[in-house]
Amino acid sequence: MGKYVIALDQGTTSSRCILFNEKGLIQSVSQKEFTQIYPKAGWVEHDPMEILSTQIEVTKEAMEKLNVTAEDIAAIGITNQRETTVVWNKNTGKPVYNAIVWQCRRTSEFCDELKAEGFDKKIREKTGLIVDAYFSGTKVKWILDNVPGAREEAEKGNLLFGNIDTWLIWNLTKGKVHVTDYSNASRTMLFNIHTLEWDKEILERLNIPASMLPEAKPSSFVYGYTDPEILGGEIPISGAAGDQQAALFGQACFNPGTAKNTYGTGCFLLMNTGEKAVTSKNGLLTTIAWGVDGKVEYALEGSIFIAGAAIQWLRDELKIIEKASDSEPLAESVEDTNGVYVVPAFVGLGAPYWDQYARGTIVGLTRGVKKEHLIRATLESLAYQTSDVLKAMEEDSGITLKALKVDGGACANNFLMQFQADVLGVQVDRPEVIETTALGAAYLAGLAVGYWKDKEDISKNWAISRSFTPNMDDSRRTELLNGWKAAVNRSLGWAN
Ligand SMILES: Nc1ncnc2c1ncn2[C@@H]1O[C@H](COP(=O)(O)OP(=O)(O)O)[C@@H](O)[C@H]1O
Ligand SMILES: O=P(O)(O)OC[C@H](O)CO
Repeated sequence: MGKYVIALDQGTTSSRCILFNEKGLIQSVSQKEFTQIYPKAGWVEHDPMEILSTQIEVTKEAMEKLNVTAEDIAAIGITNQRETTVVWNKNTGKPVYNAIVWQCRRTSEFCDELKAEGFDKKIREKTGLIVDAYFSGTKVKWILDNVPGAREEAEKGNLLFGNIDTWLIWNLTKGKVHVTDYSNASRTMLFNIHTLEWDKEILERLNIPASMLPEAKPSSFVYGYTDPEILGGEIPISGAAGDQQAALFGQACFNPGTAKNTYGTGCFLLMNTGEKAVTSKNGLLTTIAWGVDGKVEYALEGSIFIAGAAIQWLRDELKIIEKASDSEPLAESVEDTNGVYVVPAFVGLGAPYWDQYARGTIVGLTRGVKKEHLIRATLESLAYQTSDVLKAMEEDSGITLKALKVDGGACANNFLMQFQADVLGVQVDRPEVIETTALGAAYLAGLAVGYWKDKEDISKNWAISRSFTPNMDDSRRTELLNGWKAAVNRSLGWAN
């Protein structure tokens, strides 16, 4: 058995490869950002070929850094930005259109039609999802309806659909394997999360041929082997999960009631609900956490569309910080936001509001407001959004969290983590390895080939690096949260 497990972490803004050892510690890492394409306001695309090339490049680089070859690798696990949709021709291997990214709003109006018909109730029941342009189903339909010749080719059985996991596995096996795992399938809005089958009625309504769909499999499973020309040998690809579910696994949230929040491009709070698919009354999604050990487990999810991306906006669009980490000292250089709230509803609002037409809003500006206040208000918005979804989750599950496990790029920000603990009134625990998305994918892959024995073996690897304890009085918390609610109200429905 090889000494390391590779995780391919294909995120919204970068492709990353990490090699882990059996203690779950990072041995080598390589990462590359890739192009974000914004063809129109509210539209977001990626080039699937660039996703593939950057992902292979970083994998080779991470292996070279540690001076290892394919024989040293026990398994590969894949984790990915979810919902992002690729449609390609199975004969040429070429995508028929750019990947339509999860954040893209182009199918909002069609989603409104589904809601007007009342079809959203059926979708909610079968898929656990709230009808929204976020999910893959309406994106596939858009490609078939708008790319010349696509529908004809799809009907002839020549086109395949996949999320990024499927696209990577298909390419790494040189077109031999067309699969997805249950957690990714549960994000398409085409998959029945109770029967674990693609849903005929939804496919019919969205006019999507079943022949395009990948086979859905457990998340810890040998799907196939890498073609030797790619990484120099046949390595089992034996784990796959959507990045948020992978992070839940990597945080060892194996028991019902355990939860984590990932601060990446977006922010995603997931709570394990075990073998029970809990339906939310408060705007959360019911989603498959993973299929492992011959059973499927579920999670409740609060999906926040813009989190770290708001910090990128400060950096790339407003140009008021040079790098993301500068936001921390700048936010701390002022005492508060001077009354300013930033609601980063750049692509509408997800949980618990689900408003496709909300847009980014800054309120409370006065002449004394400096860039430091804006930066602080932007960071605070990540914590407020998390507070909104945590409240919804506690109501739905009847569980009050004692501590929230955190991970993802922006959880490195100590100001943000302390403010998060303050505004929640709940302890925030940051683990030693914050790359839990990649770690979860590695664990899933390693379990399938016997590199790790079982979940207990994995749980032993989890350790806290730092805890943040709440330090804000209740009246201040209430005052701040009331201001946030008022700011959110101003942002709702704007694009309408
Ligand atoms: N110190 C920091 N403070 C605030 N935000 C940060 C910090 N470091 C990284 N980020 C944000 O975190 C995100 C990157 O996190 P990552 O988990 O790699 O995201 P993804 O997997 O979505 O690409 C970026 O959006 C970046 O702006
Ligand atoms: O790229 P991330 O880590 O923000 O994750 C994106 C999510 O998977 C979207 O559902």
